[in-house]
Amino acid sequence: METYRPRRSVLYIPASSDKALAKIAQLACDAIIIDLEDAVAPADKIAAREKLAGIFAGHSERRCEMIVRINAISGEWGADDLLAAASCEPDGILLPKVDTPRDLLEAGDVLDDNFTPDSVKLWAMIETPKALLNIGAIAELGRDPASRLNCFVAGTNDLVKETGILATPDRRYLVPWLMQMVLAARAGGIDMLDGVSNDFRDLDAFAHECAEAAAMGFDGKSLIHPAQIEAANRAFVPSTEAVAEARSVKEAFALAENAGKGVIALNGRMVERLHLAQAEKLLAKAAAIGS
Ligand SMILES: CC(C)(COP(=O)(O)OP(=O)(O)OC[C@H]1O[C@@H](n2cnc3c(N)ncnc32)[C@H](O)[C@@H]1OP(=O)(O)O)[C@@H](O)C(=O)NCCC(=O)NCCSC(=O)C[C@H](O)C(=O)O
Ligand SMILES: [Mg+2]
Repeated sequence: METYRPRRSVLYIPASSDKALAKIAQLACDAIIIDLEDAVAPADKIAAREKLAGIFAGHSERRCEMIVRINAISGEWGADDLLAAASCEPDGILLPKVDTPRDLLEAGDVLDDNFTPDSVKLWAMIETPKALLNIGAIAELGRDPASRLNCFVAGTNDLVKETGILATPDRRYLVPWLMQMVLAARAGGIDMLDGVSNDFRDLDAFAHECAEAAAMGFDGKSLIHPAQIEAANRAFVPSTEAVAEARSVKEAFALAENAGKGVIALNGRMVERLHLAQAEKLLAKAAAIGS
């Protein structure tokens, strides 16, 4: 079974920003996304791609998961980005503007054809109307290890742009689609990361958005600024109350009198073995994050 790797805080770092790249070793985020796409101006795309090898050589002892977001494979730079990223053997390659399962399968074929180790996973941005209409079929790939699909990342800026909905502070018009993403990710057995919050100076609003995203079932949040890391790490960790509750469920089912029982009463509540499985998963997550 794959060891659980927390993805509470996943920070985008523009490959064109040497200042930002210089911070990689000192950041407390669970993962970083070296961005070749929207954070990098067209004039800088090729130079940014050519920096990848040096970036990864400089972080041979990876403090956290290192992901590369390439440009859309259908565009001018994507195909060469994919080969350059694969040669660095990152923990994952994030595909933007994914519309259908075919987009992921074709990228996976290129990685296989170039003998890229299985350890290099594929992540998918969910940020187009077509991706949302096809999200069930895309998520299904997560059940097939050969697809390498390992994580979804919400792209709320592109979704707002492509759909014309009003972006409000409470994200009320995005929430239905965000919940659909969580549902699909669960069906596919993969992680689901919330989109970014552009207002990187308002950390109160950001902490509230993280709390909402955690309540919605997201595994973590994609970030644009180091100041957002601490609030994300705090929000996407099981609360002390939840850990205590999970421990009491586990202890109750461990009692000899409950051995073999499918359902028990605990503190006035019905508790079934599905709740035990839920509790064990939460305790494993809390332990992994604690360590
Ligand atoms: C938004 C920014 C341009 C703001 O940068 P800046 O004005 O430099 O902010 P600060 O002065 O507060 O920066 C303080 C120091 O922190 C460093 N910094 C800033 N951002 C990062 C970062 N992401 N990673 C590492 N370090 C960072 C600055 O260099 C300063 O360092 P120093 O001067 O030495 O103290 C900037 O935050 C930024 O570029 N953020 C990333 C933007 C990005 O990657 N965008 C693409 C992903 S978002 C997206 O596309 C989502 C999705 O596709 C969708 O559709 O929604
Ligand atoms: Mg986007």
